[in-house]
Amino acid sequence: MSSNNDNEEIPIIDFSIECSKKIKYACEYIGFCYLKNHGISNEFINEMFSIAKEFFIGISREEKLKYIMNDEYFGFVDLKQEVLDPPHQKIGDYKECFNFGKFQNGKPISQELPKYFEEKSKFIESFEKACHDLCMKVLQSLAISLKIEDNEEGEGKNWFSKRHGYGMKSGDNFRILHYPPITIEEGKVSEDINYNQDIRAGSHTDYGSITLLFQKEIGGLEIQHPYTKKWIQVPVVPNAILINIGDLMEFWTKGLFKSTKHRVIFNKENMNLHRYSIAYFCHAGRDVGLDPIPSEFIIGREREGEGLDESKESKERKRITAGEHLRLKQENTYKPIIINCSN
Ligand SMILES: O=C(O)CCC(=O)C(=O)O
Ligand SMILES: [Fe+2]
Repeated sequence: MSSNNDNEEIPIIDFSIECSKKIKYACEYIGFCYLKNHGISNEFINEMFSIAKEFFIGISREEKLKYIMNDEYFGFVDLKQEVLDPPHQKIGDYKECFNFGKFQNGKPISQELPKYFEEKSKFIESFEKACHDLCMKVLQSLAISLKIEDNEEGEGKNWFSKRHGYGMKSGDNFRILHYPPITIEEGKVSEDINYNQDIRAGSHTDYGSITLLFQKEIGGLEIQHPYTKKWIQVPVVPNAILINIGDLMEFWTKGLFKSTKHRVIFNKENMNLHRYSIAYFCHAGRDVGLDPIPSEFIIGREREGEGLDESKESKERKRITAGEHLRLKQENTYKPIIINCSN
């Protein structure tokens, strides 16, 4: 039977058995892997997808715009916003999304919830917690694979998880996404789309430590292979969660782990279809530093990777914290949106 993963470059890893070496290899080689037997049930995930669909389809744009992204970068992001696709090319992202940020006692800390979500907020909070718990397990597995040394506080395998406490002030973000269809009539795209320039999601790396990505049925995600630089497809693998490395992990490992560029494209098979996805971005506490981790694999290693060269900018970056890195990336990506919002 087909594995549903035709390129086979992104490994599918069984998380119910010891797999830290396999995850480490995937993080070094490609920065992405699929986890199966991850402990989050299908029913739970499907329920979250249903809530997302109902929100995007059932609620008017006018209502959604009342909750537009605030200056903490949480809230609703409308279709076709201009974002800066590094190196600073303006593109129109053909997606809408809602950023919940972090929850506490059934409410997001940083922004108001649309009415539609109010009665569902306990469920959404429990989904977010399940994502955070899974991230902690993955981070432990990564710490074990990197043989992070025990210090006086006995950190060792908890080195990462201690820096990602749920209660910490951080950039943790839970996001639901909707990519509406575009249709082609008489050889022309019917929507207001510049086919050569617009994309479903422009290429980017994730800003946090690790990301969980839930895809369902409709593909379109692509990653840029860190070594060959070729764009390769990331098919939907049923019952598996996609995990990817973000910038913070690349900093801590001096580029051993790859914060791989990815994007979501229109293609013939998916452009007529609605695509939904769910992402959980796990970030370290805002004050956590980005110095290399105490690991035999990292100490003495030359820095490598995009943005990790010895240029002036990256020398400065080496000294910054998780919070400062996040702010820098958000400002560069979303400046045009914030400017639009204040008009
Ligand atoms: O929707 C997807 O599959 C990817 C979304 C993504 O990469 C992001 O929101 O950072
Ligand atoms: Fe992403």
